[in-house]
Amino acid sequence: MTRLTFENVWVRYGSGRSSHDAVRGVDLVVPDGRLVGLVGESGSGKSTLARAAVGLQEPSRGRILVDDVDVVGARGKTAAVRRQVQMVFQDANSSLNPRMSIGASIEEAFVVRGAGGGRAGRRAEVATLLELVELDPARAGDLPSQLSGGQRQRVSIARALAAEPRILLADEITSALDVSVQGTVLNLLMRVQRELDLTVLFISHNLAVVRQLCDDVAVMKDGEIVEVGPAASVIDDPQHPYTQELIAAIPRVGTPLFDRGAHR
Ligand SMILES: Nc1ncnc2c1ncn2[C@@H]1O[C@H](COP(=O)(O)OP(=O)(O)OP(=O)(O)O)[C@@H](O)[C@H]1O
Repeated sequence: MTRLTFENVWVRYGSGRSSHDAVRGVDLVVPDGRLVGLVGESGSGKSTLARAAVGLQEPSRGRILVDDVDVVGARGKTAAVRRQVQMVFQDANSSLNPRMSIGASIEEAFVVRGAGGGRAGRRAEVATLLELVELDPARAGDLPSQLSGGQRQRVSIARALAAEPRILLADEITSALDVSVQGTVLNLLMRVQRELDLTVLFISHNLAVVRQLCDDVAVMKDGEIVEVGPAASVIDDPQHPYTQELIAAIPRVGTPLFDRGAHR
């Protein structure tokens, strides 16, 4: 098991006058083997924070620790430590090459990891991973376009797992999916998290799902964490006015999403 720690992390986009700090002094610990939810309105900096942890965006200040190793600007051995952190994105299409079979996509992640074992060994590992995400290994030769959205997202999870991560960052992994398959993908994530003892940062707009799945939740506003604590207590009894607003904004069952009369 592995802990992920953000220490006074700042992430800036652009430079000079047009620069913008999307993440501003974030301190957050995702403890060993725990599931921490990250919520906040669109544009609050959630994805940027996660992207910084996998090196897609370098912080302008601060440290990001995998256990005790700072992975900011990682090279060589430290880069191998950073590969223990893998991210699954909202849109599976962006992480899968449309011209590559799903088996080859997963295999590619082994090669990046530097796994040995030869071709036959890697094929066997691909089959094991496909089974782990509840896909028939016989489909390894299929292209992403031959799969449903939910199946493609399972392949993305398998691909991330191929790197043998200790920490998984799940960024809105079900929001592009039909409601009917969201539960299947979430159940899969939970099972994999338990079986592999993963540490998970779960980014979501769905507070009900976060309350159900996560141990803790952090609430982000304008690049800062404004509240953090056990998911059930933060969501049931929010202390920060912004969290209270977020929760009040959840449409209740039976509440119309918009006022039809207003458009007549
Ligand atoms: N590549 C980029 N270049 C410049 N600004 C960016 C870039 N990516 C994001 N931003 C800006 O950084 C801020 C934070 O964006 P980010 O995507 O991290 O928010 P988010 O909370 O994940 O939003 P969402 O919930 O909509 O995914 C926003 O103001 C956004 O416009």
